[in-house]
Amino acid sequence: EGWLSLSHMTADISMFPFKEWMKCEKIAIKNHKNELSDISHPQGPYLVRKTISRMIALTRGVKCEPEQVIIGPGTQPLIRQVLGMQRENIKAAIENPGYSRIYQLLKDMNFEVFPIDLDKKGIDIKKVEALNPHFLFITPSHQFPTGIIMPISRRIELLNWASASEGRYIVEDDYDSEFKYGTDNIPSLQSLDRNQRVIYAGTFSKTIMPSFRISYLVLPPDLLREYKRHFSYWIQGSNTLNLFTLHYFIESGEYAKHVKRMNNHYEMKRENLIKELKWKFRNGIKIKNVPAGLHFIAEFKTDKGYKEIEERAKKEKLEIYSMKRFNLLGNIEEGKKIILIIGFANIKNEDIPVAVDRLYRVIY
Ligand SMILES: Cc1ncc(COP(=O)(O)O)c(CN[C@H](CF)CCC(=O)O)c1O
Repeated sequence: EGWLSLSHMTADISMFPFKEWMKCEKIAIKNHKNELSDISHPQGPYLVRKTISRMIALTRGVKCEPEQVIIGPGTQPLIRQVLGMQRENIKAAIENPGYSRIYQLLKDMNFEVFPIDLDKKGIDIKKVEALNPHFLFITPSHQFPTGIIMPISRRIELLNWASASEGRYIVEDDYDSEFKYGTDNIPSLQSLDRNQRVIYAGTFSKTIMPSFRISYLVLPPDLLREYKRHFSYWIQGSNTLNLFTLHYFIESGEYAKHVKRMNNHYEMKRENLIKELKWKFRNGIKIKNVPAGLHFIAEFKTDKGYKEIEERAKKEKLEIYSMKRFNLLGNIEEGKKIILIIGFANIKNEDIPVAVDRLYRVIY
């Protein structure tokens, strides 16, 4: 039979309220015809930026005005735009294992990019201080891909580091912070920032769907001034009708209802998948059980290497990714165990036993 997927890269849209979305789209067309005939504000329509800034104030403790919000068609193009206006020989540091697509982007932008190891609290602050980068990329709410939730103590250390000298910024990538199961949702790093050092990055890819390409940044005031000077010519990249529809979708309460519903749905699937994995693999598996996000990390005792595992997964028609994808220096050790990133957005609850069976055949 067909492929099954334990990919971490998707959203489960089986429960997305498309009917409600289309109702909001009709309202958007009716109420914003003139805006639709024009190109929007370079940062996205003010009305939508106001709705986003109000929402993240409530849900994430982010303190910002609509003027500080920049909407764009994805995290990468937004990062490219804001960091592209920096003068040359910029040093950037990123978590390792970490988000390889941002690592690649920064290298393509001719930045000096340094992968920095994690300790149990997240990015290693001593290594950050030793490297002294201008931009530091972190995912404190739910480290990507290990899942570490950065404690307040490490957040304060990083903010103190950033405030100790001019020209230092922390990019807080808050990509799947909306999903926490039975654990506290720690407010954003940005909410603790007193020195305009944090660039907050959010996205609707996980809560709505990645195909909509609606993401945003919140810039500190002085970086915003530089941005507005630099990008007055800029034509906004997101689809304005989609943005106005999103505004009504949020304002009507449908968005919050959907995120709540998906938290419950994902928690149920996550529990079932972990139960099935433990039952099948017994002490051959070690699960990093962080109750957050749309994936978790699992270690499997095997002498098989990553290449062989990837080939066997293809043969078993099981889509799954390994830690190799996120090891930015490509020096992952193998021979005793392998580490896989296991996503549960793309698997139907009823297909979980079959997927686990296939994974068992991949590993053993
Ligand atoms: C760490 C991190 N920050 C942001 C996003 C959201 O980016 P955007 O949709 O452009 O807003 C993702 C989403 N992850 C990607 C799709 F799942 C790729 C994963 C992979 O490359 O392994 C992510 O992991």
